[in-house]
Amino acid sequence: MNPDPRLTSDRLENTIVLASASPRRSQLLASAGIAFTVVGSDAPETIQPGESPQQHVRRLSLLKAREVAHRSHITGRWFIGSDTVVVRDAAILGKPADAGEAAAMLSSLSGRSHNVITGFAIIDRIGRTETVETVSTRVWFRELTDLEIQGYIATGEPFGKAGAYAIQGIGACMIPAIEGSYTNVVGLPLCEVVATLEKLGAIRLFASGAPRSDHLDPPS
Ligand SMILES: Cc1cn([C@H]2C[C@H](O)[C@@H](COP(=O)(O)OP(=O)(O)OP(=O)(O)O)O2)c(=O)[nH]c1=O
Repeated sequence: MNPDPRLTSDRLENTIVLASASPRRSQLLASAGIAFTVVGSDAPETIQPGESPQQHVRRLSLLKAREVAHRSHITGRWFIGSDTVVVRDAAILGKPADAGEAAAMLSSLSGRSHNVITGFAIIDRIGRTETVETVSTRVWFRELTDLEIQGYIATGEPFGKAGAYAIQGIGACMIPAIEGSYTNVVGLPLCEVVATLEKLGAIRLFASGAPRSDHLDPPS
């Protein structure tokens, strides 16, 4: 028996809730043409001792999705939580607390490669199932001078971003190459998230049939 009668209505059958305050995640999901609502999660983002980066992002993704899904006044069927970290050697870099921490992170990434790992969890409140996955992307930084690091921090872009940079912004000027998913670095591995949503039956991608041509220029 379903414990929540609201979840049995047709209107709620396939509603998706993105449990995230990250504007990047909203933009990425919206860019796939998926309809969803956004509810920011209050889950605490602490690193537990001995936790691997994969375990960390899996745990936090699930925590964020569960925290929002378990709020009694929030309706919806599918809840997506996600977490992104930068991993340099074995160290997990989250969002910098201040300019000093941002400078330390950026100089430790300078002239070498690191991995960006994003976890995502999808909870089905009707099926009572939880799916969790992680995706890793390798990112190369060119050598940065102290002056460049200070200048980049002064733009304000490093704050609120794992590893103190944004590949989708000015940060792109520091990144000659990546290997793997670009959207994963920005905060949500779109290809994998969409494939999982489709596998779960939450969406049908390209369901509208033949490609539309009404946006093409008329013949001259
Ligand atoms: C590496 C990198 C990270 N980021 C962002 C994505 C995430 O928003 C952020 C990592 O922090 P997260 O804790 O994963 O996410 P968040 O606190 O912004 O949002 P929420 O927990 O509510 O979902 O870093 C970029 O925007 N660009 C980048 O190139």
